[in-house]
Amino acid sequence: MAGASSILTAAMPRLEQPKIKIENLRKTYPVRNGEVIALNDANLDIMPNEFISVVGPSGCGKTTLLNIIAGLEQATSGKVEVDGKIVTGPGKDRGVVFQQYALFPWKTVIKNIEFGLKLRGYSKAERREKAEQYLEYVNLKDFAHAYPKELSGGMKQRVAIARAYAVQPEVLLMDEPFGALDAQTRAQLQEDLLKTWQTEKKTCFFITHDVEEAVILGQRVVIMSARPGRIKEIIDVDIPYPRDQTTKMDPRFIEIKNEIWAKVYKEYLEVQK
Ligand SMILES: Nc1ncnc2c1ncn2[C@@H]1O[C@H](COP(=O)(O)OP(=O)(O)OP(=O)(O)O)[C@@H](O)[C@H]1O
Repeated sequence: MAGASSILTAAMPRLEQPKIKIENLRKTYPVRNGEVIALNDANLDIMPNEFISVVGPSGCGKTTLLNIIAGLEQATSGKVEVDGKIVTGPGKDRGVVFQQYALFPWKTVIKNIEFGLKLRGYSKAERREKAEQYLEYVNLKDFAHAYPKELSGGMKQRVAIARAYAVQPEVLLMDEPFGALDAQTRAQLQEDLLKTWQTEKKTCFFITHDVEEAVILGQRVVIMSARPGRIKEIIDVDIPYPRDQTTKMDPRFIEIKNEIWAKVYKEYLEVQK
């Protein structure tokens, strides 16, 4: 049962400018006996406030693509534009959450969150207020003055998420952010992310190995092919929002999940050859 909004999206021509435009992107890395082609001719338009999930076998270039959008790596050829401007480096319009939390071990939880706000010029009082607000959002207010080493892996990742959300970037780039979390925390953070995406009108690019997660979150799921990474196929997830854990029981959800799973598995088998 397709949602009304997704039927409209599929039927109407897209007049808006893409938020992110990925054009003929290629990335090679020099290695001892030649080069590795991490990405080959990747093309994708991501619309404002769109939620894109990205799946594909290990090593197919997902992180490379995210890093180039983030401005953390340079493409070998091709380009990425955000709001029509070519990306040449990181920018405050784009926030990144990695699988490994990348917190400063010498700073307390609240100082870790305040750090990004400081870089963006917020006053001391504003930094504290925002940091507290987002710590509450990830249910870690009681740990504001703890150090990362005193937290579990899941808690550290929640701090990293709060840090990225607190600066309120228009684009959220997330590289398996929930991969290391227990199932309950993961489900909770998926629902929180969907709420944040809808209320704050963010554009999300979300990499995951978990096809179920890709489908519960994304409006479209990008399937990347085995190395050299290309965008192999894009599947529309025609299931209306709001979605929550019960959506996972929906027959249409299960159908889409199985279809994507089979395609990703095929790519995985290619890697094994
Ligand atoms: N700095 C580097 N030097 C050489 N090769 C690299 C470098 N970074 C990535 N690669 C290679 O580029 C390819 C794509 O890597 P990438 O990390 O983007 O894949 P991925 O799809 O994110 O993998 P995973 O799902 O395992 O995280 C891989 O073959 C990887 O070995």
